[in-house]
Amino acid sequence: MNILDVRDLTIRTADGRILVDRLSLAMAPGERLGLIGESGSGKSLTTLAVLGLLPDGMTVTGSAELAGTQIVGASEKQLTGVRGQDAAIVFQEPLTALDPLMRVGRQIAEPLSRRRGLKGAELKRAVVAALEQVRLPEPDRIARAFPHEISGGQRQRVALAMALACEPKLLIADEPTTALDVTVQSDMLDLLDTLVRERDMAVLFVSHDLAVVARVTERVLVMKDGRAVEEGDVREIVRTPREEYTKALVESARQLESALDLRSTR
Ligand SMILES: Nc1ncnc2c1ncn2[C@@H]1O[C@H](COP(=O)(O)OP(=O)(O)OP(=O)(O)O)[C@@H](O)[C@H]1O
Repeated sequence: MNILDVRDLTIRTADGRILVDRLSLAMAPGERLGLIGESGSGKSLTTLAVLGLLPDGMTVTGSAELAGTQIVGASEKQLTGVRGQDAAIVFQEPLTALDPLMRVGRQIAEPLSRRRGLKGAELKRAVVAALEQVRLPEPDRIARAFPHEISGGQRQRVALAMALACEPKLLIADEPTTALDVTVQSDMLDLLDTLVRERDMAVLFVSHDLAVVARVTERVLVMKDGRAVEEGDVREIVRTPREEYTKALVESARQLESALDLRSTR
């Protein structure tokens, strides 16, 4: 059984405007898929639809099966059962997932106690272990801190620790490194790559940046104006893009790369 099976997914605004148009994609357990496309192409809405998190007023048709559960039309109770357990999400801006008024440790403890029934000293140990697992230094200090007291990169690691707390079968990462500066971004990609490999976790990695996607996934699906325009092995697509739009994406990634090469040889 696929971990994710999306068929003819169509998302419309309340006034009928189509934002995602008959999108289909399938992911096997443990597979990593990159969802790539320019801003506004429908990547984020697709990931939100997979978790039943679309904004009120939008309508969805088609099918999105997550670990065998149909998400389109699912009740809030069914959705609570799959979120965290079957799939979890890390957003571009970690503050989206974090409560600014709650210490980091308590926020990580919440899914651990809810899903794994941990309490007391055992729960405390699990929180520290969760922070260590995302390679955060001084986990005791970070557990006592409020989100604004740690750096952006550390916050993103905390958000990743929360997403991993319930050991989901699918991790959705929506531009998880875009808001970080370049070296922090690179460390975060390495960490994500290592953690999902260790756990044999499937990853749906959303980005507008082909170079970033290529570091984490084997296969990519290219979206434009709410539609899938091309799909295939990431190396194949970089070597021989078929669609005009994909050619332009590859070309802009190349230009950036050669500009960086020039800079580093100066
Ligand atoms: N709440 C909303 N109401 C109306 N339109 C929306 C809403 N959210 C998104 N859209 C529109 O849906 C389209 C797809 O948006 P989406 O956020 O999925 O794109 P994206 O590819 O993830 O872009 P980005 O890389 O900028 O996040 C865009 O045209 C956007 O303006």
